[in-house]
Amino acid sequence: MKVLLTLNEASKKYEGREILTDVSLTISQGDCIIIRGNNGSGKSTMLRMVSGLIPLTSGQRLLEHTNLVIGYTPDRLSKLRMTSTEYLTHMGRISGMTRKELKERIRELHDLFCLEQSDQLKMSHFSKGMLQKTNVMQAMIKTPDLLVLDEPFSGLDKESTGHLLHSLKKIKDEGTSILAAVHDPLLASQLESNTYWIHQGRLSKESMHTSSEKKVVYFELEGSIDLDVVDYLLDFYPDITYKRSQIGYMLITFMYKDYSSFLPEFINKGGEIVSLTRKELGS
Ligand SMILES: Nc1ncnc2c1ncn2[C@@H]1O[C@H](COP(=O)(O)OP(=O)(O)OP(=O)(O)O)[C@@H](O)[C@H]1O
Repeated sequence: MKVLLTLNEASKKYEGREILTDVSLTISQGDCIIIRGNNGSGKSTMLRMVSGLIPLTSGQRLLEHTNLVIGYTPDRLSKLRMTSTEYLTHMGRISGMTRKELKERIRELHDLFCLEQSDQLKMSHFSKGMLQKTNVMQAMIKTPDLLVLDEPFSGLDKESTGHLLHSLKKIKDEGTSILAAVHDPLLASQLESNTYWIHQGRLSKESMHTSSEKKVVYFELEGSIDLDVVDYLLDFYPDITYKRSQIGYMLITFMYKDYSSFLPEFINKGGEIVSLTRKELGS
């Protein structure tokens, strides 16, 4: 796959304090890369470096071509007193798009994110989920080659998380590469990504054995069950995630703590298991 961007031994210091040390990362077309790490480990700093928003203290940031489009979604968006259309028009105009181009693109983005394009409702009255969708939409106003997302799911409820996840999967399928700091290991696994960790300023592909973060054990169940039943189960097991498996079954993940109650419930409600796999994350 075509390489889009490379960080080569990139380091970042703030006021003499080294936050990131010799970070090397290659992002290729079609990649979905998740960055994990404890609070304050330097995830946002790394995402901003990749996006070109802050300079490196040393090392290199190499772009595949100079007009590579990188969309950056900060960890939150303010509740502005304008509609999403007005805000996105404003952002698009800043990036040099014509009003005509913008009209079409803004409509497309509202469709993609299943957000109603209201000319009445101002962002100051948006829910967290609506605001976060708008936050990602502004980063996509020009179709990006690389979409950089800082904690896109933080503070969202289950339904909004599901919507956003669905939109991100579509964006990925349409060829945009994704680099995201995502806290929740199960969400990270839903994006079929490569996970990297930042620990003591260094980026590594291996998990963090010495971290304070606990090992996460969960199960992946492939089988058949009615979608309505999955909805019902979600009310009792809010941590479960689900999607279609490659061979057309449901692929449901559930946490270790729910093992003894979830499985009987799944079977009682008419579910049939094709396979069950124990998985571990974050160890
Ligand atoms: N502009 C800045 N000036 C000085 N120090 C900064 C600046 N931005 C970040 N830092 C410091 O760099 C370190 C890493 O911060 P960063 O926000 O990148 O971490 P993070 O992993 O994204 O954290 P969180 O998960 O809490 O969002 C922190 O110690 C922070 O205080």
